[in-house]
Amino acid sequence: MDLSHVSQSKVFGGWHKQYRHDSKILNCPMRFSIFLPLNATDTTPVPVLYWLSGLTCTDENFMQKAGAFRKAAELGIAIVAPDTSPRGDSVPDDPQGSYDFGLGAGFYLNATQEPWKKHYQMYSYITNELPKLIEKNFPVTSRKAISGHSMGGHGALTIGLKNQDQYVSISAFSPICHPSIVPWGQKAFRHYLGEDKSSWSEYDATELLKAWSLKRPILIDQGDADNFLEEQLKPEILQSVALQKQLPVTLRMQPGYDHSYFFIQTFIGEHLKFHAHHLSESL
Ligand SMILES: N[C@@H](CCC(=O)N[C@@H](CS)C(=O)NCC(=O)O)C(=O)O
Repeated sequence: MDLSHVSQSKVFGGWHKQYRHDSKILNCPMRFSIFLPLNATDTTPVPVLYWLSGLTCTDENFMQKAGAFRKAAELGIAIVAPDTSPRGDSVPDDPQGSYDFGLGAGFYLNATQEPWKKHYQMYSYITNELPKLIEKNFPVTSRKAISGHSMGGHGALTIGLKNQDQYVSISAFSPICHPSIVPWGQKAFRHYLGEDKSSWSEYDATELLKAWSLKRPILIDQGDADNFLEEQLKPEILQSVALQKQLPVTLRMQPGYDHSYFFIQTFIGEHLKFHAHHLSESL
């Protein structure tokens, strides 16, 4: 058996479940959460939204705080929430123990530098190992969408942009839009990818948008009272590239909202509807 069951609770007619598995890509045991709506059965499999959380989070933050299940149950879509980094005693962490690098801060990339590269391979985990595991073990189709928050918004944008055949729609809350030029991104990229900045663009949504075409729609919500907006997030730079290239990117500045799950809770229903629409179109 690939999976060991951790917990389950019935919610809005469906199920919230947690599992552990040994990740070959990350070289450590990992936990993830999945929401399965009532209508997900072997004869009627459902599409999946992958949710990537932000700094300091595990698979639990979104599932417990976003209030997403009523709408996901109504729309008939599954949600998978992975952890935000490899875990365990053998996994190296920031020697300073800071929250923005190391454990809980995998940045959804494949590290190329020592001592990080043995475990910090979150890009391959999210795009390859995890969906294979989910599709093998649960009543879901291979149709996928991707969303996330902050560091996870950066993950959703970069992973979605680079895998447009795999994800039919992309959305983000308060994403780190241009990590190469902000403190969170620079710290992570310097350690995980090294000093050569040419390797950073591959994991920078703004640089990817400059270089690539976009056939999938992107929806971004950003609160204008977010403490991290000016220093770390830079959505206006990503938006100006999108406007210049006339790409299907919608950025909505939401007055008064901060960086928290209260903001996510307010607009998650609209993101789920957006993804459900595109997931059903690809049928
Ligand atoms: N701990 C950091 C901020 C970390 C933070 O805001 N994390 C966001 C993602 S970037 C989050 O989702 N936190 C967990 C939560 O709200 O449940 C600080 O206090 O400056």
